[in-house]
Amino acid sequence: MPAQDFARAEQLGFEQCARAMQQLLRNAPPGWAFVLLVAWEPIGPRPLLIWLAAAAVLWLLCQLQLHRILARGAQRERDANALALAAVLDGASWGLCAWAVAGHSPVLDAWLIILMCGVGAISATAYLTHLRAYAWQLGAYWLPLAASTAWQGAPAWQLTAGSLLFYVLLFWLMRPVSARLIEGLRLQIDNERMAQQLRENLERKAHEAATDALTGLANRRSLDQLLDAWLQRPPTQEGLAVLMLDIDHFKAVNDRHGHGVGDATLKTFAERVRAQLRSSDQCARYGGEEFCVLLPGATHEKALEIAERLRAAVASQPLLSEPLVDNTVSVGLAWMAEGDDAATLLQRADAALYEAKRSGRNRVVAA
Ligand SMILES: Nc1nc2c(ncn2[C@@H]2O[C@H](COP(=O)(O)OP(=O)(O)OP(=O)(O)O)[C@@H](O)[C@H]2O)c(=O)[nH]1
Repeated sequence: MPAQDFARAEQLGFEQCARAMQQLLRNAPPGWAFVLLVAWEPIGPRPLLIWLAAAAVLWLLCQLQLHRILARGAQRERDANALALAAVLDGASWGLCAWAVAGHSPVLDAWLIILMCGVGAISATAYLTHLRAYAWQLGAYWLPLAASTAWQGAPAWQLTAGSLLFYVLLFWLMRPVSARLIEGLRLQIDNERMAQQLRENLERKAHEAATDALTGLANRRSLDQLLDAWLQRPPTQEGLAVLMLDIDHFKAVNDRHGHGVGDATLKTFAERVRAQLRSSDQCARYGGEEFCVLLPGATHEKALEIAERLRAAVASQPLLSEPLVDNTVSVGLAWMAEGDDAATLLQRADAALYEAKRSGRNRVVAA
């Protein structure tokens, strides 16, 4: 995992670098204006305008290259060379400035070195999370300066050597900072992954704690909570009907066919009951072969109709065909009355169920 996280952090750093380069490019035109301001008099318009045109073209190509990289999702593996090219275009637009300006006068050279070092330092902020591109930028930036001053002798070569020293030092100092940034991104990814795992674990545990493992229905604990929540709501006109369902002679299924078939029967029973209900109705396994259904908003007639429908759905078709299990179900029905708490309501439904069993099973009895 950590190795993957590291690769992901480098990828994030790569994306950030591409975006930061886009922002950095917005600062170039004021820099160009500064060059025109200090060099117009001593050099004259021609070389400056030629440089400006070239710089603008390179700047535009760099923008297009960055746009292309970001538009297709900036993948470090795939786009590293493309970003290096963008960095070269960025660097060269300033490198050509040095080509045009260096060696005319000591004062202008002093301005130039301030500009070159300043642009190098400002650019560093954008390239911090992907230093490889920065190396390309600095190279493209410095080489035209070196080429233009190589044969001019002092003080021009001092400008070349001084700026090289500055860039090497800057690059060297940036390495640990960049490594710390990538490490920070890696930790952030690591934390996000752990938080996600924790969230998933919590959700799974919460689901397990509320669900009956065999049937997938809500369990008794969850039903009690639902019922409590319902009873604590502010009073409304909406009523609540509770059905208690108990499979008739279920013990015989276990005794005759074993627990495995008993479990399969419980599952089929749960599915059949669930299929008869609306999604707003709640169905829970109350324990053993006893199930409970909450019907919010059901009128007395409607609740009786649903209870009868459930009974008929079980009686009309065997629960299992191989081996044949064709047990029926008894249903006790109770409606919420004023002052009821969860226990009283369930007791009334249970008493009605008992009456259904006592009076012959496979029937619905209302409390
Ligand atoms: N296979 C299986 N059996 C269960 C499970 N939970 C409870 N039982 C069985 O369900 C049976 C319940 O039997 P009883 O309470 O005697 O009732 P019954 O045979 O259904 O008879 P009546 O309810 O009176 O119609 C017992 O044999 C329990 O062992 C379960 O999760 N799986």
